[in-house]
Amino acid sequence: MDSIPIIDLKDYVKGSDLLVQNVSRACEELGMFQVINHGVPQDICQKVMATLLEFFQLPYEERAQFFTEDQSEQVKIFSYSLKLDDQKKVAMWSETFSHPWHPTQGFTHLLPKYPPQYRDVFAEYAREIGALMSMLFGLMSQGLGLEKDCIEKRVGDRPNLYSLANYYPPCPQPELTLGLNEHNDITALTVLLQLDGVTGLQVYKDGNWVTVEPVPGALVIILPDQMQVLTNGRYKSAVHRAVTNKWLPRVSLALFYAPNDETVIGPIENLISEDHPPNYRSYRYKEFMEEFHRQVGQRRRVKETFEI
Ligand SMILES: O=C(O)CCC(=O)C(=O)O
Ligand SMILES: [Fe+2]
Repeated sequence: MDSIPIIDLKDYVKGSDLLVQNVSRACEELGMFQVINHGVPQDICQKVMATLLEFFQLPYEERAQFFTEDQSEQVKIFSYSLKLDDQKKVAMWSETFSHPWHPTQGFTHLLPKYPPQYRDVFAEYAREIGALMSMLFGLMSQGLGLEKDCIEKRVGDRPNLYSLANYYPPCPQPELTLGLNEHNDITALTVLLQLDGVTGLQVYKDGNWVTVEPVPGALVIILPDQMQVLTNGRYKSAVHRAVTNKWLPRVSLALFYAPNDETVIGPIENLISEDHPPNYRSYRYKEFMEEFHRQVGQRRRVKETFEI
């Protein structure tokens, strides 16, 4: 099977066991699936994509104010790079724009003034994705036989919410580079929107790279490392990457839900038993991030350092 599951959320309000099963199976097998009928209006998704494409195509001088190598900046444009065996650094074929998002709290004053609709469009999208994430945390908890609010509670209060918009310009020789090197997301949940009609995202499945086809109106749900740790390995953190193409620019937008620095993350007690001893030791998220930064420029394997 070289496609990833597409899960219809239309039965969510009715509370469907089949839906819970479909979600938990996708989380256990691959850690990635697409959702349709997710409640986020399609015109908001299209508007946010069009706005990002416009942003990335603004004149250099307008975007230059956001360029920085200081990772602690809240709002920044940067490029990923990878250290090769000879320690030479190569840049990935992409540019990434990062900033906070929040479903209710004011964050938009931090966002770009151009294109002029950026702030409003993004705020609307953020509200919608906030609601969807809560729904997904609920389904994922139920899929493990836990209380509906269990995972969200364990990820903790004052979550760190930030987005990464990735821009991949057309590349004359896509076989020589990557848009984004293979990685696991490090947070607790990722909701990704990809530009319609342009492929690029791939997930590692049974030893192969499988293309995640953009499905009009769908959102891609990616399980990150904290989800694998919290569920003691029941749910998988998906290994994925982005490739480039010769002809069309591509944009993707990932909204991340992460614990705050002080939150303690470790396997949920109800999932531990004599037959299922803990696979990870508990840590503060800050510790996880320190390890993440230590591995900068490499194929990061962060959760592995917390394995028991
Ligand atoms: O461009 C994509 O589809 C993947 C982006 C991604 O994996 C990320 O930003 O973490
Ligand atoms: Fe990712």
